[in-house]
Amino acid sequence: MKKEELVAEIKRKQSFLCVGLDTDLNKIPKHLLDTEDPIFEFNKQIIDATKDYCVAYKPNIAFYECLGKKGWESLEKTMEYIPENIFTIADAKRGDIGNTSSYYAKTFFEYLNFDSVTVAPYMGEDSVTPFLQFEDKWVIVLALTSNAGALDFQFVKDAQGEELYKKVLRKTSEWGTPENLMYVVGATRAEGIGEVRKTVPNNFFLVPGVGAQGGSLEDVAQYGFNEDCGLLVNSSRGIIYAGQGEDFAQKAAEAAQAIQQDMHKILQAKGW
Ligand SMILES: O=C(O)c1cc(=O)[nH]c(=O)n1[C@@H]1O[C@H](COP(=O)(O)O)[C@@H](O)[C@H]1O
Repeated sequence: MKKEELVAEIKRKQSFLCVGLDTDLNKIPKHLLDTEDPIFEFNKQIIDATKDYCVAYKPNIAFYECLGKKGWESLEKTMEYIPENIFTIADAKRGDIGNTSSYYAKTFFEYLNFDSVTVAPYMGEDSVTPFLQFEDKWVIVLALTSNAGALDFQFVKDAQGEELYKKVLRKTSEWGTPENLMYVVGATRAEGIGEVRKTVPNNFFLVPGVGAQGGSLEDVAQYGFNEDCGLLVNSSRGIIYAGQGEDFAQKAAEAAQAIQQDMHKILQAKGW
């Protein structure tokens, strides 16, 4: 998907919500466990219920890979089921030496037809650039993450006083453009979002950490909004496990709609 198409969908749906498909056999409603493919059945009903309120879906690949062949089949079926106008993110956090990265890229972009994949930049340029060689496909580089461990490396300063995450932003933005490179910036670090925005004014951010991890949508918008909106805000557990009974999909729809309405207010205030 091209950036203009994503921006047009954000305007049309008045939403910059990404629904995270972190689908866990231990958490889905028990009545689905008797179906042939419980993971796909759950995703299908969640997609039907939420597709009008979101502009992106993010299957977290770990939740599928841990089930082996069956999990991979559920992922393939999920990808076929997601409507074409919705941006897809393979949350796989890959990155390896060049030839290996290019096969990871083929897996997610060609075989599974994702629009984007999350990539850890620790191994440097040759581990990231193979993902940037695909037309209308995106790399989402981990920059400032939402977890406690972010403090271990990302804020470490070099001799000039620059934090590592800023170096990652500066360096990686030389490899791609705002048309094919996004950044992961956690909602739990609101002021950090402002710092990242100053360093990369034009790139989209994938912002996890609202909902179950406690980040605030208003803060994210205050610090991260740019002229393209520039934000895809993810919520996984807060939406997909909003209900536990037979009406789980309806509850997910209500949770997604509540966030979409807050996003609509933010977009309206910005004149969108
Ligand atoms: O890359 C990610 O998506 C990601 C980065 C990050 O810094 N923090 C983070 O929580 N995530 C992912 O975002 C999702 C958050 O899920 P919830 O906390 O349930 O909304 C999970 O799939 C995480 O793996």
